[in-house]
Amino acid sequence: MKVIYAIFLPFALLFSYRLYRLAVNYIAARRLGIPIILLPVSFEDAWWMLLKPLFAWVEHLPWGLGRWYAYTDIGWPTEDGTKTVSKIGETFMLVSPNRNQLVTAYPPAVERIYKDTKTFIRPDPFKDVFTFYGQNLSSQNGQDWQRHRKITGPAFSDQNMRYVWDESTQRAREMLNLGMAGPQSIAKLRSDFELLAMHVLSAVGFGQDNDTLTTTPPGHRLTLMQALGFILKHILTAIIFAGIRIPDVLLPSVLRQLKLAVSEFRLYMQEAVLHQMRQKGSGSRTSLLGAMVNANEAEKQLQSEGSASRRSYLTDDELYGNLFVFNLAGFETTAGSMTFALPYLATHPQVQEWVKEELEAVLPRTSNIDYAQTYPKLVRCLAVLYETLRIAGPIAQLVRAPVTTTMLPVPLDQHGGHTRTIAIEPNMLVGAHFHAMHLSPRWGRDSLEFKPQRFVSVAEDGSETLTIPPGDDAMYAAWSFSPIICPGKKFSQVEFVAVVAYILSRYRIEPYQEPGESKEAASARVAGVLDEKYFNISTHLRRPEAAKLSFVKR
Ligand code: HEM
Repeated sequence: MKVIYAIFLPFALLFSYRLYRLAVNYIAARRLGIPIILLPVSFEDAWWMLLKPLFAWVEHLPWGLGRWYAYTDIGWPTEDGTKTVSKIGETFMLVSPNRNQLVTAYPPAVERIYKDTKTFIRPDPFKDVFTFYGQNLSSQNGQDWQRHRKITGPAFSDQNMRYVWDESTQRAREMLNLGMAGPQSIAKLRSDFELLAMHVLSAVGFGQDNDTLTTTPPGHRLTLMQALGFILKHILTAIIFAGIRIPDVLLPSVLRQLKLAVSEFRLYMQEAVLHQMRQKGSGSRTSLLGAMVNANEAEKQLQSEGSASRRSYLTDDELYGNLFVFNLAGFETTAGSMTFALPYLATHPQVQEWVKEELEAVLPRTSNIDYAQTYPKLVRCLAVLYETLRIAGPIAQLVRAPVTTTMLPVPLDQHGGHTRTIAIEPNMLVGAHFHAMHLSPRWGRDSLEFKPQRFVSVAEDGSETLTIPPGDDAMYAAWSFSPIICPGKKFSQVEFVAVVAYILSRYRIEPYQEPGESKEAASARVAGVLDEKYFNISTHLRRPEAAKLSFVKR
């Protein structure tokens, strides 16, 4: 009997405590008078991430009893789309035994949360998600964040965008030369675009003309793409087990592989830093890696001098922390946007024709396409990126918490016509539902359609500019906004436009028709695959191998 008590008592106590916390949080949420979704566990429970797959059956319980399950994953907004918001309104509260989280797709509230970075900071433990190599730009608040930002800023100057353009065009040419003869599955396109984006990033950001991303150099056991790819695929496991020291023989094979990938990627970063130090002084432009290595050397100099003035420096850990985060943020997002854009274009031939008109008017007949002359005129190509990110953006949640009790506007009714304010306490999490905000009827009746034309306004003289349509106070935040706006915004735009312009000027993209399949059925199949998105570090398709695209030479 005693043994049974000893086993079950801790569980009973834990269960009672969680029930008590749920009740306390529920009462606090009720006072705000906004819709509530009750969750027995939340994505703040690290142990739940491991157990969650075992409970998938919960979703199929009758009377909506298992509805909570969908909200327990950090990436739930990606799959949710407009479902929750259209049912219960633009602002609601996720109530769990951990912290309450206010979720909002209401533009004035979203603006307040992300513009006021002094009040709404990146909270623990979310800010440390990508710190297993060290603190970095994405894990800091306040002055430390400013320091990291100032150091990395010069690498994103307009002057460097010419290199992004040239490198992207060259890599697109290589990708096409390698063969678009047969139909390409969307899964294959994703891996091709990942490689392309990594090449562009390592050339422009890290100053390396790196043709060895997919070969294993001496002293390594994995290629760079294998190491980074494995870490990204298993990032949640990597985060949970980052600090645990267990001998290799006792680890399950996936953790052993992960450990290898993490140490291999560290080695690649160390080699890149060494390479950069040897190259120092050669070349006129500031690469991202160059800027970071200089700041790291400044730190060492200051330490050796015992100086107290430390305004522009990066420690060793911060150098590697930033290198990892830029590697991660710089290729996954852009590769994803290109992978989504192509099937959307394939299923919307009239959009392709519209883009082709622009390409015929702007691109010269020669293969030498100059950045400064060409890029600003490719407004329709850029609009394709804006629309792709509106419908299939890579970000699921950017969680924040106020440092003090703060008022936030919420809509009074479903339609957001009238506003009141509610008080958000410091222990509460807040975050935008970017997917619902970008697909909201505020964008018009066609908000769920792929229609890049919505981002182009035409002046009386026929000239076109990229404009965020005013809609019914619609808000666009694919790269977030100032001050924590994505530093790679222009980088990703130039890369996307260069690649898409290169492909569309040479090929027409069509849904591949399986034998006996009609054009309409093939298009519907691609559209069906596009509808099934999920989140793992960025937005992915559940069945990318189930649809193929044909590249028809123009
Ligand atoms: C389509 C492509 C991209 C999208 C949609 C995107 C989106 C975003 C968003 C929404 C944030 C804000 C995150 C936050 O508030 O915590 C962000 C931050 C960031 N992005 Fe991007 N990004 C893209 C491409 C890039 C590229 C190409 C790079 C680098 C070359 C990059 C590097 C970063 C970094 C380092 C941060 C953290 C910034 C900070 O905390 O100050 N991103 N990105």
